[in-house]
Amino acid sequence: MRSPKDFFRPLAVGAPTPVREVPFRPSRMIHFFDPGNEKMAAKIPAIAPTVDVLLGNLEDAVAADRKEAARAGLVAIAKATDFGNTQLWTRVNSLDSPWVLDDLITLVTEIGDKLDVIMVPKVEGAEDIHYVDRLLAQLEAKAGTERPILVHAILETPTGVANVEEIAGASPRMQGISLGPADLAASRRMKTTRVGGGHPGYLVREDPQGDAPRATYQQDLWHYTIARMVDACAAHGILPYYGPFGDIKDTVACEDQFRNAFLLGCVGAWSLHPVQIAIAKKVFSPAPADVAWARKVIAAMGDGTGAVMIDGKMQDDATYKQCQVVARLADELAARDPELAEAYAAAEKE
Ligand SMILES: CC(=O)SCCNC(=O)CCNC(=O)[C@H](O)C(C)(C)COP(=O)(O)OP(=O)(O)OC[C@H]1O[C@@H](n2cnc3c(N)ncnc32)[C@H](O)[C@@H]1OP(=O)(O)O
Ligand SMILES: CC(=O)C(=O)O
Ligand SMILES: [Mg+2]
Repeated sequence: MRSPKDFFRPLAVGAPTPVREVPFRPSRMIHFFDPGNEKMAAKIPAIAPTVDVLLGNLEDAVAADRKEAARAGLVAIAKATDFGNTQLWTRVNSLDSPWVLDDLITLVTEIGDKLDVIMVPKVEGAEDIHYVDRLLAQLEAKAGTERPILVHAILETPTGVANVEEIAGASPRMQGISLGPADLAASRRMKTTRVGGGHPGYLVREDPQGDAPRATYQQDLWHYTIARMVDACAAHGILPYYGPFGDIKDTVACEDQFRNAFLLGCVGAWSLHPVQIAIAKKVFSPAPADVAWARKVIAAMGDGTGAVMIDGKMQDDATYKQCQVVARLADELAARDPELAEAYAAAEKE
């Protein structure tokens, strides 16, 4: 293991200096598109201003015989499009695939100055991040990129979940981690056939009370993994994300799954279809009434210490800190989103 003193040194001569803190940029939705699909690609200039992150996907969902077309499509779109303050990410193929080396070489060389984050699938341990870290430094040095491209890991194998803390802290490039429920389910041998979300068979049943019907309550299959991921990310100062929700037509369940993740600490989710963009935007932006309440507590708490009563509820140092989390997030999102800024200002006046 490298000395902690060397942790923030570039891994190649001439590579940009690693960041000391992950920049918080709104990323409520990471919008996936297949850059080799002409119909989807044509929509990207119009979608760009409506999302926080656009992600050109090269891995699963891109057929094996379309991998090169997807890679070339992403290069062409990145070169031709002004993304404004929308981030551009990519998901490269997995590290054991025949495509990933060309993905990384081509993308960093051709559009390294436009790419904010590279998502790496099926990460199993710190060694996977170390491999990508060094390779990116070499490619960045060669391409002359001025800022380091950050790395995002997908948690989609049992080994990855077991090693999530070391993955989160493996490199200063680590920007965040997403749950990958579909591959994780397969590799854990779960008996589901879905992409994220619940399952009606995973439930608890009320105890019997005479002959009365016994209510059942569906449980969240993903709670354990998301909670572990959130803790690992928070401990290492990086950002956790719920991943994809595959039942595109079930917008209600999608909203519920996203909201559970938001409440547990995630900052965003993936949108696989345009219909999921608004859902993620709504869910991962704190509600105006909650922001108004948070600001009221902060104002009443002065220097943030001691205890006060507001509307019948005890507030102290710890609720002050929770309110700061909500208020800061609201400020960061409002700076990007004028409509949200107006909604927050209006709620405060009520
Ligand atoms: C487990 C994982 O790894 S999840 C991540 C990998 N999966 C993905 O990235 C999937 C991305 N999404 C998709 O491929 C598509 O949305 C699908 C296949 C799910 C559905 O596609 P369609 O059947 O075309 O959906 P639908 O007919 O509702 O699309 C409406 C329009 O939106 C377009 N569209 C669909 N998804 C997207 C998207 N993600 N981005 C931009 N445009 C899109 C379609 O091309 C279509 O365009 P048209 O009106 O010009 O015909
Ligand atoms: C997100 C992803 O890749 C998966 O669920 O497998
Ligand atoms: Mg996967």
